[in-house]
Amino acid sequence: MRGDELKTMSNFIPKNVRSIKKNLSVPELIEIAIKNGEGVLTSKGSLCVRTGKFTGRSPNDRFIVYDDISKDTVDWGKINLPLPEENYKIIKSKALAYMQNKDILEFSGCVGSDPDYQFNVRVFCEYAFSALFSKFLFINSENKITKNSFTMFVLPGFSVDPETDKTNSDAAIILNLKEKTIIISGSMYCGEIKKAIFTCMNYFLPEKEVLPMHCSANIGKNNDVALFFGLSGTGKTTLSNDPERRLIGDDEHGWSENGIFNFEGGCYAKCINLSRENEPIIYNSIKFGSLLENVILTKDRTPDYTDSSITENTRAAYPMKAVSIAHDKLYGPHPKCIVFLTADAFGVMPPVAKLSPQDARDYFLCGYTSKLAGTERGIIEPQATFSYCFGAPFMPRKPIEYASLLERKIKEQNVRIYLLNTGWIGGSFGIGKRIDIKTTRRIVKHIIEGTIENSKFIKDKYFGLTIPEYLEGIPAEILNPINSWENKDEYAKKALELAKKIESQIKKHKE
Ligand SMILES: Nc1ncnc2c1ncn2[C@@H]1O[C@H](COP(=O)(O)OP(=O)(O)O)[C@@H](O)[C@H]1O
Ligand SMILES: C=C(OP(=O)(O)O)C(=O)O
Ligand SMILES: [Mn+2]
Repeated sequence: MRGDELKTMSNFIPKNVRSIKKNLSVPELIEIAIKNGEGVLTSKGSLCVRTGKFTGRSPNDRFIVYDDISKDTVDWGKINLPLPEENYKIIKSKALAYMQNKDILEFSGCVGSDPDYQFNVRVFCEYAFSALFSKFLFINSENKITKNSFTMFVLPGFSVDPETDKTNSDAAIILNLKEKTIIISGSMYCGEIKKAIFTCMNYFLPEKEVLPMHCSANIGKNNDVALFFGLSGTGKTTLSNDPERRLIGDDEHGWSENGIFNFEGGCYAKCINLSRENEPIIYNSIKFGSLLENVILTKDRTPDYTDSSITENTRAAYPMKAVSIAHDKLYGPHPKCIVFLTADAFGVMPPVAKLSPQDARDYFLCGYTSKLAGTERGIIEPQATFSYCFGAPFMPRKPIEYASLLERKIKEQNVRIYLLNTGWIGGSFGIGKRIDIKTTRRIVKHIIEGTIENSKFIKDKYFGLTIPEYLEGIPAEILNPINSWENKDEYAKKALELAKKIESQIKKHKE
């Protein structure tokens, strides 16, 4: 391994570029972005850009280089697509040639707030707004470059050739785990930048017995940490921004023997229908210097968060220091409770259920939820999916490796686990409605404060889930979902169908 580690790009210096500017300030990056026509300034002083063809991730264009190490350690298939090493080499040399005579913006910092499990990150960007995003989402630090360093090239204007490069289109997100290099071609969507690094962390950390998690984290006055796992759009960012608690991070964390730690230094919030009333903390975090993607502006350049004419997946990126409830550290102790978020588009799952460590492992592997509109190409309405670890697109290893680590840690730390449905109630998507945020927040409060444990629990008939019979402030008819459906037979049919699918997913992972 030693020899291979030395083969990383940690000492890489781009050649023949016109200029390279490293770690510019926020105003400098915004000035360059505006000068080059990348975006416009909003009335609040954010930079607002449009990302063109790609306004969400493109999972069919995401590859991992197939080499002597990844060969046996990556879980190859429809999610982790292999790219032969020889094709990677050609693409990389074309990418470096593409950078020639360009003004390149470099961000250099790190990922992982626990110094024991930290990686340096260097991002070489064609566009200033990609460097601004990197500055917000990664951790700004003056660490010297070590061999534990990821090198990323964000070149949206560079096209690969599916004919000769063995890619699926002219865009590609390529991870080379051995060389610790990432190439992003063809897509301007900033989500690819953070999720590419996340995927690398998810590959390397389990080797060190650290569980990487697609979850948000917050901490209460008594130093009690809560984690919210969930696929994109299920509520990690929304629910972790709780005025009664401090935010540790909204999307990616590690769980080591020391406790939990954020990988990132900022947040990436969905903006669609964002309002001061419902989500004041997120709303107020979008201030001078933040980056807006695909948000429509009014004539006086005020963001119109209700407008989804470019995409449902409008986004804001900002640093943790912009968040009024940010914790003073990007890490915390072992969690006291864990919430698995699922957005059930069938409207048949109970809003909340309590899970035993065994159930938790099973639901983690099954990962039932919906893909919500916009975060991936081609998704225009909620679509049921089984996304293991509540983040299958970002997990390069076999799901069982993550699930075993999780099970061990929740047993060791005696963590309380719950399943929380932030999706539809009273009927499927199109008939019922999405459970409102206020109700969800009330349930979350019962979970965090432990008052849910005072309730009498019953077993639901369809999923075998342990659900509370009564929770103060929550309409009793929604706790057992059949009661909120007008057509009980229809409920029973849909619930049984889903329960069977869940069961067979769980069985599949046990084989
Ligand atoms: N009951 C609910 N709980 C959480 N989010 C909800 C709920 N109802 C609607 N939403 C909306 O769903 C989206 C959740 O997105 P977000 O928190 O960014 O997800 P994630 O961080 O998991 O990708 C937000 O736009 C939020 O306003
Ligand atoms: C940024 C993304 O995820 P999340 O919504 O979980 O932040 C994404 O999936 O592109
Ligand atoms: Mn989020």
